[in-house]
Amino acid sequence: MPSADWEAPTADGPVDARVLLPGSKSLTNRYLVLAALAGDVSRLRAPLRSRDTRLMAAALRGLGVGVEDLGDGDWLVTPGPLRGGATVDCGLAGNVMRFVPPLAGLADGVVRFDGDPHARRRPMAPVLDALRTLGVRLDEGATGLPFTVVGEGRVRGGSVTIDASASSQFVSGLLLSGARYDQGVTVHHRGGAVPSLPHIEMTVETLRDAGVVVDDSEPHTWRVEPSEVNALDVQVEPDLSNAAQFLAAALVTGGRVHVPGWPQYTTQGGDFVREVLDMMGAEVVLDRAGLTVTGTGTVLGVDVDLHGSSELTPVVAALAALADGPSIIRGVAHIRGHETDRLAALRTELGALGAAVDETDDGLRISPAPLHGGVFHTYADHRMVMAGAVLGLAVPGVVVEDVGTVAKTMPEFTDLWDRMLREHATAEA
Ligand SMILES: O=C(O)C1=C[C@@H](OP(=O)(O)O)[C@@H](O)[C@H](O)C1
Ligand SMILES: C=C(OP(=O)(O)O)C(=O)O
Repeated sequence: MPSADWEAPTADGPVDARVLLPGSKSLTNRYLVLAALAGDVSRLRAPLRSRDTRLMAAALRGLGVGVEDLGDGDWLVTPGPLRGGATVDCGLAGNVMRFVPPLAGLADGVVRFDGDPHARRRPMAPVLDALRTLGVRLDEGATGLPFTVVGEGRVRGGSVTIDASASSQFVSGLLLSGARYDQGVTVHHRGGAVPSLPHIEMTVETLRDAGVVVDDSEPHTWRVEPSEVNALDVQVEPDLSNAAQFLAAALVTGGRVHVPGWPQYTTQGGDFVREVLDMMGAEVVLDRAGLTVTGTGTVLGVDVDLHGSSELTPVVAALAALADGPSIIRGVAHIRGHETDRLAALRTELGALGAAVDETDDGLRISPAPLHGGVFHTYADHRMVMAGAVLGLAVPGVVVEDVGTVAKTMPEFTDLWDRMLREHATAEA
């Protein structure tokens, strides 16, 4: 059921705020899966608590893994024999639908998967075909949600070739569980370019953190050796993709936003936002204290390839609609299969507010025009809410429909947004 509409607040001056960001969805969910496969108890420090990570925790609990909220911000994960007889609700979480089925193959019984209506439309077939090749029993003919994995307590594993051009998560999911397959796993990619490559690097790095041997020395091939998985004690980095809308506010209002704890080194694709904002006219400074973005109030048009960090597209598109010249966003054809068809959604919704937007083969061409208020539809997509909020800073009367959908990765979004704008008001008072 859709949640309430939200009138996006207009900024009445330059923002000047310090924004504490919740943890990374992608890191939290990888750590959860690895902790479920580990030989001992793991501790995740400051994990993200949002719909996508709660769904992952619930999926693991259903399979017999203990995920305990310690109340001090941390989660304790206690692995156990993976059991069947479970039903996994994937919601709309790409991580859950692509990372848990390879794990379910190791359970001793039937595991059913389903999700939100939009999730049933997200690409899934390469994962299911790969699992069949690696020796996992699945219901015949299934190409997407809903489907059933018949776990046999072990998976043969071995070598598989997939087309991962629709999502890097196809590769990540197989690699994450591969160490516990009898023969490990080797994934070869054949097809168009793999998107979101930093996310595969993140998978490889988290596996290595857990003591697993991964060979990624050949292009388009990843080899995970069969081995134990070590327990983890890890601090989850802030979610850099979810920083984008707050940093964008500095650019739009000619203000300043500081994010403490921005990592100096990271595999998060969202780190690319520093480069994008720099191209769009911001001053961007990363030091030990964190990241500070300062804007002039003028947003420059940009020609940018977001293939590696496509999660940034909705917010960058919103910025482009407020820019002083035309922009092109390239390399993101695959986001037609994200939470919604993001290219169509952005074309429609930015267009409805007055921007001139064309969909290209692999992205968007956006020419600014005077914008006006109106309902900004969100299509069950958290990042459409974030894009609507950015537009609302400069355009009075933007009403973001179904704002609650933002809980997929940031349940506290509107509170943080209001606080960012109030901090400016407090500073002025
Ligand atoms: O592995 C991950 O955690 C993710 C990989 C990316 O998926 P795609 O490769 O489908 O873009 C990214 O967009 C998604 O938000 C999270
Ligand atoms: C594409 C995204 O999510 P998912 O993990 O569901 O693919 C996203 O968060 O922008």
